[in-house]
Amino acid sequence: MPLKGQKIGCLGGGAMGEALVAGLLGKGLVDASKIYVSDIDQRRLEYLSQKMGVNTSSDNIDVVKTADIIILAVKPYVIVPLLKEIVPAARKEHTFISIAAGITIEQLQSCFEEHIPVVRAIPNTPCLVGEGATALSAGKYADEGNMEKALAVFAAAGKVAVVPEALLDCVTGLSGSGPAYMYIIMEAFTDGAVRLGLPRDTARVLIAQTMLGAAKMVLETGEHPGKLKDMVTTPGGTTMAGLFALEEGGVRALMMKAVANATQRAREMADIK
Ligand SMILES: NC(=O)C1=CN([C@@H]2O[C@H](COP(=O)(O)OP(=O)(O)OC[C@H]3O[C@@H](n4cnc5c(N)ncnc54)[C@H](O)[C@@H]3O)[C@@H](O)[C@H]2O)C=CC1
Ligand SMILES: O=C(O)[C@@H]1CCC=N1
Repeated sequence: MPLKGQKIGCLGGGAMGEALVAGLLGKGLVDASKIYVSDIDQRRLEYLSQKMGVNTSSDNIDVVKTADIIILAVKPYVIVPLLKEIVPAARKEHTFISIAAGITIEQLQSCFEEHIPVVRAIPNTPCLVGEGATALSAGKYADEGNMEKALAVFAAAGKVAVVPEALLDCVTGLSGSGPAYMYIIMEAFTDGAVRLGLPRDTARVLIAQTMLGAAKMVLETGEHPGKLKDMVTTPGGTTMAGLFALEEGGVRALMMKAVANATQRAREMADIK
């Protein structure tokens, strides 16, 4: 068990910091007493301490000194100043994991004077409920042991894939940003049904469960989504009438463009100061 006896630090206790901590606690793989969160926002620390019972501190260096695995969960433009602050406390025995969009392993590594193990990851907010999707890449000083620990952190919070670093910006534009795409799809379909008279709460539950069920079908059957779509479409029936409206509106090109735009934006993040 790669996380056995490990203390996990999270620098930044915002949306993703909270989601990852919740994911780790949710499966019971790590005890709250082994998790240390730092943030400059005292209200976030109080909230996380009360909600999850984790250790909190306003001192990033304290957390780095205490923990074995350090998750960097601050905004991309805060990463470099944060690393410069904590560098004196960084050790080769640590495993650093950055989840910052766009910030490359090279940029992270150049902040350390020593050969510190760094892993770069792109998770997403459903880690909060143990259904996250994360892709990881190893930095040049991260060995198998470091990767095993990083994989275990994110596996506790959902599904994990290892990809070459060059593809992590694409992952950011796909599954990193993806929950937001799914939410507006659900919101729009709900509005469509409300327009026709269905109560909003009923419509929301039906469409959310439909998305969950469709996703489960893809993951559990391993079938191509096109084949699963064909199973729904009775010739001359309702589904093809609905699909025709989506295709006429260019839904597929729009979704492909969303991934491309978000990927491009991730590539730009590295230069935002
Ligand atoms: N929100 C998302 O869906 C995803 C976010 N990410 C990445 O995760 C990182 C965090 O994003 P969010 O959690 O959404 O942002 P957020 O703004 O919710 O959280 C960042 C936290 O860092 C704290 N902070 C700021 N300066 C600090 C410092 N010097 N030391 C310690 N804490 C400090 C803030 O007070 C805040 O609580 C970003 O780099 C983002 O690119 C990656 C994948 C998905
Ligand atoms: O919007 C963002 O920049 C972050 C990265 C992926 C999801 N949220």
